[in-house]
Amino acid sequence: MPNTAAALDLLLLPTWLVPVEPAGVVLKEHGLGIRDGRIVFIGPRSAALKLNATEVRELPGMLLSPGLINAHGHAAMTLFRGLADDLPLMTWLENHIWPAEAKWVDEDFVRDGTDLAIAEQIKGGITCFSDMYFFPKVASERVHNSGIRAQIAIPILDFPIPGASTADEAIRQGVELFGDLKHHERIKITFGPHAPYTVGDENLEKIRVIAEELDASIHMHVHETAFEVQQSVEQRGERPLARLARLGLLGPRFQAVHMTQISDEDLVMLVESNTNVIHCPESNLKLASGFCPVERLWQAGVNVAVGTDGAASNNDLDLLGETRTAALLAKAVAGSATALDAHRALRMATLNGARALGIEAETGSLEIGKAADIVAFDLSGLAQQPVYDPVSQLIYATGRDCVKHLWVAGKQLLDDRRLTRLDEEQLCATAKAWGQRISGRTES
Ligand SMILES: CSC[C@H]1O[C@@H](n2cnc3c(O)ncnc32)[C@H](O)[C@@H]1O
Ligand SMILES: [Zn+2]
Repeated sequence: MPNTAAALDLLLLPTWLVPVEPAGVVLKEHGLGIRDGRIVFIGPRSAALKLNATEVRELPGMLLSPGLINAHGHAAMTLFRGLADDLPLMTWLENHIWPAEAKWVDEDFVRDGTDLAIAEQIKGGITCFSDMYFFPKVASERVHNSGIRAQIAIPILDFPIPGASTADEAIRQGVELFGDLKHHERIKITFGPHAPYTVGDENLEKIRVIAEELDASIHMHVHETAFEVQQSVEQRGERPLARLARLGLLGPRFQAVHMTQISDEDLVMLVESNTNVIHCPESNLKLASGFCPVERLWQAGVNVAVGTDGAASNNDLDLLGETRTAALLAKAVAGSATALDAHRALRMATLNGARALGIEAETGSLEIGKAADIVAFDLSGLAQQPVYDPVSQLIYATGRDCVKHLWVAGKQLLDDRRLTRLDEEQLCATAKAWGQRISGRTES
């Protein structure tokens, strides 16, 4: 049990405190105390003011919530933002993105693109993101340096990719990185077979065996489009999810990204295996991929988290905006205005994300003993007035520009909208230079 008698490093005194767990609770006139990177006190303001604290921050007009968790993305793809728009998935991938990746993606690209993604995400209230991209070791170094929390999925395909000429090589690198980082307090390594149409049974079985041995998660695009499902039925005689179930991949350590196509049998498989679903509504809308039936999944007991996908298919890493889109879309898809209410939407963007990534004991809610991964949203602006329900205001009426402060493991990474560890001007200049090279406006 944390010792509340010892001095706090930091005491936060917001207008509203939304712990997410217990569900639906909004605390007013409360304080939150942090020591050694962990939440050690949540209680009435009167009791909080009696505690000894090295630093006290009054946060008038602000709502304190767990940091947002972006459960799916391809961080370095920020450098391809807007490169190929308004196309369906396979045309976008095969004719535009994969050729651009073959030409441009190297360790420098991943370093600069990941830094840009981390900065954008911190400014948007994200304390933890899931990344699935090439050169995962480079991405993990950027996460380490920046102070943010992340799951890094090792990219595995049946064909050569930047950084690994075979799936075996990618898996070997993944096992090594897993070993190197298994005690890292903010980074979790998982295995990321790209999709059922790019990874055959043989490699999927290898991944299952290794993930089981290491107790590692598996992160994969699944049922992104109706075409993917139809092609699998035609070519293999089974739906992709049924194939993954037959191969023994589904389970609480499995993260199925997209799932826009769900038959009654698929739903039973997801529920019985306790598989996590990661919903990326804006990428699905932009690529016209389909609609994930979030309310149906939620009512059946499936854990649903939310992700932005990469900036080349979204085109931003705005998880607050994504959550609003998810809440609105869930109502349209379910044909019910009560689907995915604001409180459940916030839970999906925080605690459900942590659960999907297997880190719910560490983060995802404001609870005593958890890491201090916290965001302060400023609800004092005119567009938020009047405030009847601050969570409704946050989800339906607030943009990411209202993110004021952010802490990960008690370290402040955003202070009054200024990045404390990253140089915003430098990041913009570097990204612009990449844009000029890629669009051919300067010599490469
Ligand atoms: C091995 S992971 C990186 C790989 O995935 C590609 N990608 C990005 N977004 C999507 C998506 O929505 N569906 C399928 N594949 C996607 C990315 O460009 C990389 O090649
Ligand atoms: Zn993706």
